[in-house]
Amino acid sequence: MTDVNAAEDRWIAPVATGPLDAEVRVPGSKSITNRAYVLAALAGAPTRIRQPLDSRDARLMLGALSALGARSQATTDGVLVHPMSAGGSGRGEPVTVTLGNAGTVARFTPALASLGFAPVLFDGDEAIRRRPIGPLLDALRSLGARIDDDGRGAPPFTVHGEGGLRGGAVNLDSSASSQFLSALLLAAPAFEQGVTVRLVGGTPPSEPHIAMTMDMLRRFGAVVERDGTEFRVEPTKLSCPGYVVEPDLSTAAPFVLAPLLTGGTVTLTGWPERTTQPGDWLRTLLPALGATVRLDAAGLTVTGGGAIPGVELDLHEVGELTPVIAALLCFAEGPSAISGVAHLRGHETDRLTALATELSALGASVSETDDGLRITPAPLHGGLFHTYEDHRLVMAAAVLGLRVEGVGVENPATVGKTFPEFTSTWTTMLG
Ligand SMILES: O=C(O)C1=C[C@@H](OP(=O)(O)O)[C@@H](O)[C@H](O)C1
Ligand SMILES: C=C(OP(=O)(O)O)C(=O)O
Repeated sequence: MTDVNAAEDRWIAPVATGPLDAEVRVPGSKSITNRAYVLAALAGAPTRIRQPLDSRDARLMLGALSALGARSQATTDGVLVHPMSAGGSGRGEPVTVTLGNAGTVARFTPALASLGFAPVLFDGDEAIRRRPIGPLLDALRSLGARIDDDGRGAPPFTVHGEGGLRGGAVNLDSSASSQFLSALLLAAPAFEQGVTVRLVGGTPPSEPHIAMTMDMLRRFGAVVERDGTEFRVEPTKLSCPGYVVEPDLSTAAPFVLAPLLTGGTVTLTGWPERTTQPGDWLRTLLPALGATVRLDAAGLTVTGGGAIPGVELDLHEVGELTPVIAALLCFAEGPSAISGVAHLRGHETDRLTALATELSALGASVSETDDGLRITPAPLHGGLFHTYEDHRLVMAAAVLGLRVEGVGVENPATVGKTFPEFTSTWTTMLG
């Protein structure tokens, strides 16, 4: 049997010893922070981003933008982003953009490279070399970009900046990731003709992230319209002197799910009254799972402790919540099914295979379907939970550990993609 204490890069997820009574604050939204940085890089004047996320993905985005000519500097409450200098990424010197395993950096920055004059190589972790980007690169080519890749439809690839992009009308299959569509829309104000995107193929996942893109473009002064599956962004000089980033509601998910397993109450402070973040859907899910939920000036207060029913959930629009919800449903009264998330096979890791493997290894009966998971609860036991360099698998393991002694989490530091202080905040919540 594996000794879960054996290695230093292990964290034993703490078991809850009684009902919770905690107030928790989580850091800024990854999705909002990285969109704000991109839009600020395209603006006509410096933009002050307040309360942004500081994590691996956010630093990778600032590094990418700096390589492309947009400098940034720390301020007392965030980051001041200077626009890409005229001419963008230098004047011909080759540049490398380091992607790590950040989908937002890989998908949102290539269009910006086409605005400069340098050849820009995009590459990152082994895992990002397996994540899809082909339809976005094809769309950028048809809008005028020159891009070399090896034909696999994944990094590495090189964008040859030619000082701008024509833009115009393009068909896009964004069914593998909503980020392809967001990428075109975010950069389009800087295209000579703006962009008209017509979606083809299956429905993109993560609809709230598309709404977030449109909302933030408007906050930066862009003209954006949507008619069903057609999107139009006009060429415009962006401007937004200051932008305040909301707390990350997907990062908040394991914390607000916790009282369902422990009883007691958790208040997530700073939960916005209105938001485009997918995590806000938890306010609908939690009552269906037996919790009481209150949103007021103090934040989102969740009280739990009753039985959790087995449920059927289509998570197509909120796929990034799947790992923690799957972990929670291992404690339901009956079987559950999650559907609509085939695209999770192209996330940080193949999340469907990873969750089925790791949850089953600790005693649950979890099997993969084409587009989701079937979860049949069974008595769980401790053991090593592999995390596949996926931050949300660390969070899923923490949820399991609330009720299971000896869940050893491999490589907990990988949670630093979105929340470097996750394990200490989790332990503090447990008191
Ligand atoms: O636009 C964004 O900020 C994101 C969109 C979603 O990607 P997919 O549509 O690829 O799932 C989400 O899962 C990811 O965490 C962040
Ligand atoms: C899919 C995710 O990340 P990325 O931004 O790398 O796509 C995620 O955070 O769940």
